[in-house]
Amino acid sequence: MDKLIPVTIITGFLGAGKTTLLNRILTEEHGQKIAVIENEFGEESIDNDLLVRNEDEEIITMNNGCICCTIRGDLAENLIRLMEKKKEGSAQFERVIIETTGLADPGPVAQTFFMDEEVSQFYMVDGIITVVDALNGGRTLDEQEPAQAQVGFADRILLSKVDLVDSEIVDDLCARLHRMNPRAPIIECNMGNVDIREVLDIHGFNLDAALELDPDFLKEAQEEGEHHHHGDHCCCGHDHDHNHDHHDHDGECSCGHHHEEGETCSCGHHHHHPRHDDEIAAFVFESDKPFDPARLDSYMRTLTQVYGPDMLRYKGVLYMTGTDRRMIFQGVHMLMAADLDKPWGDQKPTNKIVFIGRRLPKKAILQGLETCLV
Ligand SMILES: Nc1nc2c(ncn2[C@@H]2O[C@H](COP(=O)(O)OP(=O)(O)OP(=O)(O)O)[C@@H](O)[C@H]2O)c(=O)[nH]1
Repeated sequence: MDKLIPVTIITGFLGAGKTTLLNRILTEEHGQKIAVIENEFGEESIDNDLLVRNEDEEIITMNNGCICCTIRGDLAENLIRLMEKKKEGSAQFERVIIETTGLADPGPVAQTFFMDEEVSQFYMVDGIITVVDALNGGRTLDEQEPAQAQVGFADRILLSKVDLVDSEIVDDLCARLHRMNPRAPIIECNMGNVDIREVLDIHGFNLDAALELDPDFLKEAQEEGEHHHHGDHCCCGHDHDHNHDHHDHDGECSCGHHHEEGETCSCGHHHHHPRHDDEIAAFVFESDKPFDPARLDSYMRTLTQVYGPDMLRYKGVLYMTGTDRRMIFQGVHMLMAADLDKPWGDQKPTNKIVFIGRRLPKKAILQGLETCLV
């Protein structure tokens, strides 16, 4: 593993600030040689011209299609060619950064590193970094599906253009991003200005990386389960179907109140953060009972076969029968990996799995997982 070349995938919607971040990384004094793969959508390689060039750097531009669909094979080819050049001594680099086009869903890019045998012999994904623009991010998330997927896949979310907006907008956007992807820390990053350690060597795909989930998120997720399940009826008279549009910010609720964000309504519910109809959302499974390994394995296989395309990232610390060690597992779409970790020791064994996906049937999945418990 130590010999594999780490690869950082930078994603984010059009104009979010990816190239600005990349330039920042390339000019920073980190003493590392970096090869860059740029994916442009269209004929002109504009970003390539915008990148600060350093003689040591290999910059490959792929502009004959979108990296996520039409040219995944080309990505693998480029990666292998780079590796051959490194072996011959005509290219020197210790890591690779891929900047995807703003329109790409980064899932297939990440998958290339797991599915292409040759590529996976040389490279490993270190992390997916998603740049979200604080000025336009909210609207982009409302309107653009790939932008949502980019958030769902992220190991880190970098918030750019915070200098251009009020702090309330930033807070609301952060709350929304956190709801969509509670795994990824959100870091402010004006003009690409971020500590390099937040971007490189983050080990986002390491199985032994901790599953740190903010306790507030877990609490909120539980409360939400108690209140507004899909299809639930709220006492204010609204049917809370999955689109969460019950109290649209600035919307008129049938209980007769105009609900500003953060208000407590006379129907008794506190309408905290604006509820967006996000395609991508996260939920958590928790239980103190152990899993039966065979049942869980078979359930997860079926689940990923059916919902794999919509399962962006999932990761869990598992309590299994037959071992006193923690089992760590994670996956991207259909690809899963699991490994035994350290013993539970003094810690009370418990299961915690976070799923981030596109309109996943939360209730059914949680129930399905329950059936895999001993
Ligand atoms: N004020 C401000 N402007 C920023 C910030 N980050 C980026 N910009 C500007 O936003 C514009 C777009 O930035 P880019 O880095 O080119 O964005 P990109 O994501 O690479 O864009 P595409 O390649 O089109 O997808 C540029 O004019 C940047 O100077 C920031 O934090 N604050």
